[in-house]
Amino acid sequence: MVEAFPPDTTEKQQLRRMVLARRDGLDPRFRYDAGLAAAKAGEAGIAIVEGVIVAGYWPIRSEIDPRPLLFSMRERGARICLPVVLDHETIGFREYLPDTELVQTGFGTMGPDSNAPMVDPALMLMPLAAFDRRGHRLGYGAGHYDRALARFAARGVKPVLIGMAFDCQEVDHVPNEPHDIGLDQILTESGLRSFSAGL
Ligand SMILES: Nc1nc2c(c(=O)[nH]1)N(C=O)[C@@H](CNc1ccc(C(=O)N[C@@H](CCC(=O)O)C(=O)O)cc1)CN2
Ligand SMILES: Nc1ncnc2c1ncn2[C@@H]1O[C@H](COP(=O)(O)OP(=O)(O)OP(=O)(O)O)[C@@H](O)[C@H]1O
Repeated sequence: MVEAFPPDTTEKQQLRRMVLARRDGLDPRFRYDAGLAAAKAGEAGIAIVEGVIVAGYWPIRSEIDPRPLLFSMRERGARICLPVVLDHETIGFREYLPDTELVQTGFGTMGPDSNAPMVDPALMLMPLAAFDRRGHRLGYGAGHYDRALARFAARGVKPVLIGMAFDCQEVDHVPNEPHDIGLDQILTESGLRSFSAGL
């Protein structure tokens, strides 16, 4: 029966497939330039205080590359962490120091090995499949980020959430479910945009 599935699942899957195909089709040169342009906009628009813990990601598939921005944030005093898949439902964030060894950490991702301490980020650069003008975010459908944010919130940890994407990943409307947590800002090759509160 149709009722056996969450109402939005099919719509989310179709949207995810469509936008990821668009992202996969971007020219490699454009992709590279976009990562640098986003880094420049992020450097101008995102305040970094000494010691702040910023979560990034090691890009997979055709994701926009956050590393130029992460490395410049580190130079400005930020501590960087990267997500690692701990089990099917759980991701955690391990600190990424300049000499940290990176290993395979699930779903084709790279992250710090288990010697690196787990940390709570105050700011998160989040990968995504699609976003809309309200700041709703669609991931790869595993719910990893939504669950990690719910666990943080239960401990009183409420990081600032900045989605990172190409402009072509914007859609009119991301169907939202109660567990989805809205973005505060989106950073793309055309700049940093803030969403109004109360999604
Ligand atoms: N760079 C990066 N690191 C990350 C994530 C991410 O989205 N990007 N994650 C975000 O959660 C976590 C890993 N979880 C992931 C979950 C699913 C897929 C994935 O590619 N799933 C399907 C594709 C889904 C689709 O095309 O509809 C696949 O395996 O093909 C990737 C990462 C933590 N690290
Ligand atoms: N806080 C949560 N607690 C329990 N289950 C959750 C939570 N958040 C999401 N899920 C489950 O995870 C699955 C995927 O959710 P959804 O389609 O919103 O993921 P996504 O936003 O694409 O992925 P992600 O959050 O990893 O970027 C759904 O079955 C959903 O019910």
